[in-house]
Order: sequence, then structure tokens, then C-alpha cells
Amino acid sequence: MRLTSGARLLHEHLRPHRRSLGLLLAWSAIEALPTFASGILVARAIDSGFLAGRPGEGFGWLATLAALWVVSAFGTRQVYPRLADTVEPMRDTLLRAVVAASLHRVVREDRLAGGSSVAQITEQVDAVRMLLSTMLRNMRQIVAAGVAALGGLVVLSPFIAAVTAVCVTVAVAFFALLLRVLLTRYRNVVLHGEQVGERAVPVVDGIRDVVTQTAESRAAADVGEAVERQAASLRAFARARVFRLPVVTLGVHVPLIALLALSPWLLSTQSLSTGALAGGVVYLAGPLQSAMLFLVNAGSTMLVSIGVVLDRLAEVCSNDRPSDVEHGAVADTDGYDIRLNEVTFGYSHHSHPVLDRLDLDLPADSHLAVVGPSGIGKSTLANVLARLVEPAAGTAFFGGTNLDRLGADDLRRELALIPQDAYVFAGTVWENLTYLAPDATRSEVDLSVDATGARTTVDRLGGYAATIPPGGDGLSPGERQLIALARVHVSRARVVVLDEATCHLDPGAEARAERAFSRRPGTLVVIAHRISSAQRADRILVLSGTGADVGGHDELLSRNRLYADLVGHWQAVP
Ligand SMILES: Nc1ncnc2c1ncn2[C@@H]1O[C@H](COP(=O)(O)OP(=O)(O)OP(=O)(O)O)[C@@H](O)[C@H]1O
Repeated sequence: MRLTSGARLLHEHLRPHRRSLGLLLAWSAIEALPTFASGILVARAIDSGFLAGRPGEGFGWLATLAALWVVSAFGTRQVYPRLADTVEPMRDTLLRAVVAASLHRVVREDRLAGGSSVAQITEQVDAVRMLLSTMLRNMRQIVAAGVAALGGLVVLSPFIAAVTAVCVTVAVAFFALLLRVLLTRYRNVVLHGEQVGERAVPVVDGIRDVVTQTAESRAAADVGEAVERQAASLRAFARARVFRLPVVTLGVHVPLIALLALSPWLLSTQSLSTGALAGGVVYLAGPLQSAMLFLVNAGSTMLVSIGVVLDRLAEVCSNDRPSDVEHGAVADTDGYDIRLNEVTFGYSHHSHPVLDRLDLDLPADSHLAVVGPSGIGKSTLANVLARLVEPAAGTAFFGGTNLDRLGADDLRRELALIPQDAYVFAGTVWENLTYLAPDATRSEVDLSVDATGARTTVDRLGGYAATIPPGGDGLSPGERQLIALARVHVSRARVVVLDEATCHLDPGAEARAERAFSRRPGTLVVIAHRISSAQRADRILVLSGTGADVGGHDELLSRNRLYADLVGHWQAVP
């Protein structure tokens, strides 16, 4: 059952690469040609060549076998690029899916330690990639060697082939049963390993507190208990692995001993020629034995690891259905006006809520500035609008639809948030600019770049085809903001939230960028960094901690003490 969800995940991510997988299998079959022919050609060399007094013919058959190995080497050469074509793109799509899923989970559960859990997940995806490529590479040993050996035996002696097939089937069935036990036990090893990490990390992080509080023995006992549990599960896993030996005995040694024991009778009744007997031994002691050994050794380690890790990744991905699924079908929006109805949000259940029963009406195409003292909750409001956090109470509506019934992708298309730390990624300037609108035309991008004032930055970088290095190295914070502003400007988002997204620009550049957004069709919410931003807006929302007040600049100046103070403070700053 657990393997099934992992296997389904693997199937889902391998399906788009079935062409390269097909080519991989085809080349593997060519690679297996000499394995299939080895016993048959050895039998021919003995029977029609050496035993018949024609050594030339005997060597001829052996030379044919050598030629097949050359063909096989060519096949091997083709296998590796196909392997990379299959596994590398699969890794990328799998990684994208599980990282997106774990980030959604981190945001949903409001856990700050998201980075470490995502890092763990990416490690697991890389483990899948490595294990899968090793599995696929070595699978040909099982498939090619096992199938080729059985096929060769059928040609040599249907009787020996039948006996061998029965033994192999029983051995494989026994191994399948063993695999279930191994999977359960290995899963325990992984889970207990994670518990060791969970217990050890806080102790290591807080080692100074542990020492100053003389709590070393308690911490050691706590971590030691988890270590002991993991050691016990490792021992249980190792005990189960011992049973792989009978599998090899049953699948290979029993038919080999049977063939040798029956050989006097088979030879005397002429059921088997001397060459066929030698060919049979070649198949059983060579490819079949290595296939069986690989199955039980790699199968009981790699197959088990891949099964358990894929299962864990499948669990992560299956959690990637936040409220859309919980609340049934994803709803459509009607327009893009936003309404908050008594929205309450706090970062913990115990602390005072940052947003307390906030009401807000944001008609389509309006321009709102949000102001308030530092730490009052302006960015938190932006996060509620972008559904990066879920309100604890109250409802947020987008286009008349409850925000948590809107599909995450739909919301991302409709609403773009630019945070203070603008993000640029490794790639070309064009890719950075068109990330949210991949179908944007050159003239649309030109228009947005010029409107937001990003042209100088684009030119300095070397134009649209220039490459931005990882982490945006070499770009100033202001230049990153300009690229992010142009990226959102060219997008189809009908609501744009600028969360101090222009704080690294000078006042003139900030005014230009904000004007570009207010002329652009759609709603604009600006978390204001300067009084000038507030003055450009149609309406201003003042967050004060005890309530929220909405109005125009002059109106608020005369009636709202906090706003008047903020304006006074801003004007005092040179
Ligand atoms: N992830 C978080 N976990 C816990 N508390 C948080 C978190 N993010 C913000 N806070 C707290 O919530 C409150 C509101 O923060 P927020 O960033 O929304 O304020 P802000 O008005 O945007 O501040 P600033 O103008 O300084 O950016 C602050 O007290 C802040 O410390």
C-alpha cells in the first residue's frame, strides 16, 4: 500500500520521459545479446566444433560470441546518455513538485523552519535520482541476464529451462514476501533516524543553555533513547536481510545442483549433449546467478530505500492540497474586488493578534496605500491578501469568492505580491522579466521595462539575453527591485501588492514605478515607505494596532492623530 503511493508518484514523473525510457530498454536489450547467446554458442563450439574434431568451427563460434560482445559494448555506450535523459528531467519535475508541496505546507502550518525541511526533502529527491539511476542501470543485469539466461536455456534444453523457471519463480515469490517485511523494517529505520534528528537538533542548537543549566545528562538520555530505538530498528532490518541467502540458493544453486546431479542420466539417455550441458552451466553459474544476486542484494537495499523514500515524498505531495480540497471544488471569481470581513490573524495562539477583526473594502481598480508604525502588521496584511497566511477568524473575499476556495494557481495569476527583498533568479534577463507572463511579446516587455524605469538596469546587464548569475550576484538591491517591478508590471495580475517594493529606489524612481502601476489597469495596494507613496493613492489605510482607519490624505491628516504624526515624522526626515 505504502509502496503503491510511491510507485504511483514515480510513474507520474517517469511517464513524460517514456520515450527515453523506451530507448534505454531497447539499447539494454542489444547490450544483453551476448548474454543470451553465450550458452548456445558455447554448446555449438563444443558439440559441432571441438568434440566433432573441427576446432576451427569451435573457435568460429567463440569468435561470434566475441563479436557480439563488441555490439554489446556499443549498446552500453548508448545506455548512459538515455539514462541521463530519463533520470535527470524526472528529478527536476519531482523536485519541483515536492519542494512546492513542502513550501505550501510550511506556509500553511506557519512554520519558520521551512528551509531545513525543504533541504531534507531535496536531499531525498536526490537520493531517489541516484537510486533510480543505479536501479535502471543495473536493472538490465536482472532483466537482461535473467531473461537472456532463461531464454538461452529454453533453446538448449526445455527440460532444464522448465526446472530452472519453477525454482526461479518460487525464489522470486519468496523474495517478494521478504521485501514487504524489509520495507516495513526499513521504514522504521528512516522514521527513527528522523526522530534522532528532531531530538538532537534542539540540543545542538541550544548547547550553551544545556551546559549552563547542567542538563547534559538529561539531554544525552533524551537523544540516546532515540538513538537506541534507531539501532534496534537497524538490527531488526539486518536480521530480515539474512533471508536473502535462501532466495539465491533456491533460484540458482538448486537448479545448478540438479543439472550436475542429473547430467550422467541426461547424457546417457542423450537428452542433453555435452555442449548443451556446458552451456547450461554457463547460464546458471554466470548470468542467472549474477541476476539473482543483484536482485536480492540491490533489491533488499536500493529497492527498499527507493520504496520508502518515494513513499515519504508521496506523503509530502499528497499534503499539497490546502483549503481547495478541504472545502470542495475550487470556485470561480467574479471580478477582482477584495473584501476583508472581520479578519483576525496572529502568529501564535497565545500572542495578541496582529490583525484584529479588520474590515476592508478594496474595489476593483482602486489604489490603496497602507501606513502605520513599524511592526504594526502592514506586511501581514499583504500576506493575508496573497493568502500566504490564513486568517484565524473572519473571511477574505476575492471577486466575491472566499479566498480559501480560490485555487492557489488562480490566485497567483490574479494577484502579484512584490516583497521588500525582490527576488531575481539565475537565468537570462528575459526569463526573469517574463517569468509571470511567458507569452509576453517584446513590445509588451519593452513597455513595462520603460514604464517602471528598469531600462537602465537592463542595458547595464547587457540586454534581455544577458545572464543573471545565481542569487542575482552583481545586482544592487534597487536593481533587483526594478527587475521585479517590471516582471509584475508585464504580468496579467489584476491586483498588485507592493510591500515596500520600492524601498531601495530613490524618491524619483519610486514615484515613476508607482505611477506606472497606477496607470496599469487593475488594483494597486502599496505598503507605503514614504509619505509621497501615500499621497499618490486614492485612499489610505492607517493601521494603528487598536483599529484601522481609511480615508484620503487631507481627511486623515485632520482627523487621525497617528497619521498626522507619521506625516510629521516623514516630512522631518531629510
Ligand atoms: N513569521 C512571523 N512569526 C512571528 N511573528 C511575526 C512573523 N512575521 C511578523 N511577525 C510579527 O508580527 C508583527 C507584524 O509584523 P509585520 O511585518 O506585518 O509588520 P509591518 O507593519 O510590516 O512592519 P515593518 O514596517 O517594520 O515592515 C510584528 O510584531 C512582527 O514581529
